[in-house]
Amino acid sequence: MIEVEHLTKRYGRTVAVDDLSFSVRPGRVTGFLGPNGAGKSTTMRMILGLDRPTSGTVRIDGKPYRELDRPLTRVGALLDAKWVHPNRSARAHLRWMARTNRLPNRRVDEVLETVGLSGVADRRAGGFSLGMSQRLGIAAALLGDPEILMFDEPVNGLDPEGILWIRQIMQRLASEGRTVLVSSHLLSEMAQTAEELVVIGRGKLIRQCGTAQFVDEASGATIRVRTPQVERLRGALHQEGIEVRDEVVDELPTLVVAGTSSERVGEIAAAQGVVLHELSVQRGSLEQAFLQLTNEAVEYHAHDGATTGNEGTDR
Ligand SMILES: Nc1ncnc2c1ncn2[C@@H]1O[C@H](COP(=O)(O)OP(=O)(O)OP(=O)(O)O)[C@@H](O)[C@H]1O
Repeated sequence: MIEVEHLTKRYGRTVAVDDLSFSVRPGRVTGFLGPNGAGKSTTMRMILGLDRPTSGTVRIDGKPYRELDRPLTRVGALLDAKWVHPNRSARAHLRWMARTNRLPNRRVDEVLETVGLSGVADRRAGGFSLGMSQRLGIAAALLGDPEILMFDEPVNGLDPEGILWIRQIMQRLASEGRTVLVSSHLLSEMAQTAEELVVIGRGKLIRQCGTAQFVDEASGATIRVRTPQVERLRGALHQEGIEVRDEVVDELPTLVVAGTSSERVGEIAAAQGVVLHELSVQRGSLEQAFLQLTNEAVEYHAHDGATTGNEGTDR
């Protein structure tokens, strides 16, 4: 469990993280989502004790990172895949990490196997592709077999195969009961990877909730219902105060319901004995929804001298 409370980080006049509070629970992948420059990396560095907060606290299983005994066995992180010494082999790099952290050498071969690098373990890490470097970074994060894992933009620049691999290993680690926090600036990516989202913009928390809920709310998802008993269902939904609109889809009369869940519509229909031919959730565009919510943050950065010029766009 990671608990971030009222965390603030200022760099001169720039407020990188602004009174941010959220928690990350075990057993699921939590996406840490925000446009470029929103403060994700700075927050992750503060969680790991690499940056000192201006104010606020971070606790990992109840303690600040600095107070953890043998921290590599509690928290593993991939912040920058390219920090490995280029002339060292993958195996030598991991052995050095294991030695300095009093971890058994056998873990090196285990994690190399986990990330699929056993066959290239003795090659220079400097010659690795980005995908291989990311795998090596993940191996390093797993070395101490930690309960908590953090990955900063791990899929950036990877090909589809690399992206799929990262997504699958994250979900596997979470299904083993670990706490997994992964940052991204792409909602479409997070929607496929994370069960829960912590969304930030301009260093501030915008929302922490389930991914599907965030997408539904942000994109104003509606529910499409087809039934041979249109009037009966319409009446029942009206009685519950639910908004209904008529549409014709594929030449069939259809009810479009907003502001409730498909479960609720299904339950109301069942209670009235109404036969349903279709009950489907219609979602809007993910990136559009995300940009809408973080719009203020994006606009702010677009007018700010510290901009990177690519806020809100895919890199
Ligand atoms: N060492 C630093 N000195 C000054 N400003 C900084 C420093 N580190 C970060 N910032 C600023 O803090 C803000 C948040 O940056 P941060 O890197 O945490 O964002 P991010 O969400 O991780 O974005 P990205 O995905 O682009 O890395 C930005 O405006 C950035 O310019």
